[in-house]
Amino acid sequence: MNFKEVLLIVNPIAGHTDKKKIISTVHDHLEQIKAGYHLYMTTGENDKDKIQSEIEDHNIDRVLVAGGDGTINLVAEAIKDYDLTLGIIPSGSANGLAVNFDLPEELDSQIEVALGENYKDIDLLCLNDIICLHMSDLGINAELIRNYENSSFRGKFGYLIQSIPTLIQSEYPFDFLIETEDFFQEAKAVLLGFANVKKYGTGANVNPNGIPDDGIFEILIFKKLSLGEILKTLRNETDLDPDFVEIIPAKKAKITCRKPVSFQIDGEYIGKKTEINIKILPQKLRLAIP
Ligand SMILES: Nc1ncnc2c1ncn2[C@@H]1O[C@H](COP(=O)(O)OP(=O)(O)OP(=O)(O)O)[C@@H](O)[C@H]1O
Repeated sequence: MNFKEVLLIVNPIAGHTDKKKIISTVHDHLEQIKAGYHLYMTTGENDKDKIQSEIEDHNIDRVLVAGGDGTINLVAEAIKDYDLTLGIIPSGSANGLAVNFDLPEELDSQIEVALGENYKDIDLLCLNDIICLHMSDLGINAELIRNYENSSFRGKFGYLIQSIPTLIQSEYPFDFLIETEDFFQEAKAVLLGFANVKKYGTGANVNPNGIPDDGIFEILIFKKLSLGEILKTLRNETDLDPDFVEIIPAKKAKITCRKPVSFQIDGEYIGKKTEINIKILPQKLRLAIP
């Protein structure tokens, strides 16, 4: 074991579940291995600064996070410039990172992985100076997330309820100008995705060649909504129709939108944007993995 002091960061509202079991089970594991235990509960206010103070005040050398993708993103931002490994206990409504790194479903196994020795140094995307660990997009999915965040129904059911009004109200397709180091294209798209990994939190494999530590991200131009192709992504089939999605690898990109378009990063709604500047921070975050 190469750590002594562990900070467990818990988002009490993530996934709308009680976190007492997670907190007590992590405590038991740490008692067994005689590691120091520190708990930080997020408040949604100024959490980044408070997490950094906890790390410095207690000489933390391993961080665990129990929350959804939004909380994991927040913790990654707080710790990315420290030499720390991040262990994940997936506890959100959608757990995109857990899906992509095959994290176990059972709590004890999740904690063993989070406190284990195996790790991967993953790339981070940086979009208009905000980091992204797995998926970001402009267009109809971000509209769905905005409508979900403004509604009172939470969890997967909440997303399902918002899907019909989002489809009816959306003004898709959107007009984009895509510039990379060696690519310049105008595109009409329902959704323009920026992917560090293969899958969305639903398990949809939309970016079959996505590798989280290769120094490259993929721009996904979804040209139309196609139920057949969406079902293929959910069944993990990788022969996607190029008329459905065109995939462009890049290290750097600038996206310009003709009108402001809804934008999300790791499942958190950011706002409507007309320009997104994207770069990659290679192997910037150390994640504990199975
Ligand atoms: N104590 C708190 N009270 C209210 N909101 C909080 C608190 N702590 C964190 N948050 C908010 O929780 C959000 C992140 O939630 P996260 O994505 O991790 O979980 P989730 O269950 O997937 O969320 P959602 O139900 O919104 O999809 C952030 O917007 C953050 O500001």
